[in-house]
Amino acid sequence: MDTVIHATNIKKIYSNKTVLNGVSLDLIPGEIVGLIGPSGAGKTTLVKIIMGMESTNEGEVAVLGTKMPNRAVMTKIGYMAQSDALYDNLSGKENLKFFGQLMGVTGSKLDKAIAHAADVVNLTDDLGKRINNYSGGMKRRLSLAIAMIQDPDVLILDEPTVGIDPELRQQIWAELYSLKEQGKSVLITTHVMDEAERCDRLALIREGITLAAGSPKALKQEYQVNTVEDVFLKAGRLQDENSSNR
Ligand SMILES: Nc1ncnc2c1ncn2[C@@H]1O[C@H](COP(=O)(O)OP(=O)(O)OP(=O)(O)O)[C@@H](O)[C@H]1O
Repeated sequence: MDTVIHATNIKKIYSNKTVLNGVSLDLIPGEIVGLIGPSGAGKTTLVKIIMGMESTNEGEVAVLGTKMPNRAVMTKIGYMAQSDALYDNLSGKENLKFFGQLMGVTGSKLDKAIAHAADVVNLTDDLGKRINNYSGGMKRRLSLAIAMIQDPDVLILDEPTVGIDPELRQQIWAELYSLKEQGKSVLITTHVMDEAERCDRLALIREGITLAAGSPKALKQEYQVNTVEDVFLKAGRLQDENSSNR
């Protein structure tokens, strides 16, 4: 099957610090893959490299069969950054309209997309408010709606549910599953272990490498633990032991 995201042997060095040291990652259609790892592990850096927003020192990325960076392909990816990039003086609806048009969605298709995306993130009643009146969680929700606005085949979501209450998180996951059923692919970074459990596959990034990868079930079996959180902890401990024995 064709890969939607194909990242091979990615190395990234920031001012003498090796953040990623040969990380590879593939995503196929209809798959939700979670990137997990401690704070500062390089998850956002990897996501930005996949998007073509950050350069690599080594390695290559192809998205939808095209080598990145590529401006045309970028517009086919629904991207939600870790920090919200919204127009504070515009309303929620105006933001959705602006970004939708930027992605080439217009007319009644845009109206429908705005209504659907706002519904998924429960912002329908707040669309007329200006962003400077939105809470942090509302801004995250609007950013997620923007990422979905052009109905992309690939969604890359960097900690999309931070500041979002559990009920709405369920609703968002229901939407992600529905997108998966339609054959779309989702790459998601998260610190929320309950979300990690819901992914088809996980890649645990730590100290610049992919420490463990596989389905939540396979990882739990491999590490003989009951939760993904314990996989994360055990894999980290083993890595520390191995590096102190060297
Ligand atoms: N533009 C930059 N210049 C220099 N160092 C950077 C830059 N961006 C990130 N870093 C460093 O790279 C490392 C990885 O950062 P990154 O944001 O990718 O981690 P993360 O896994 O996404 O963390 P978190 O879970 O906290 O979001 C960190 O040590 C960070 O300080």
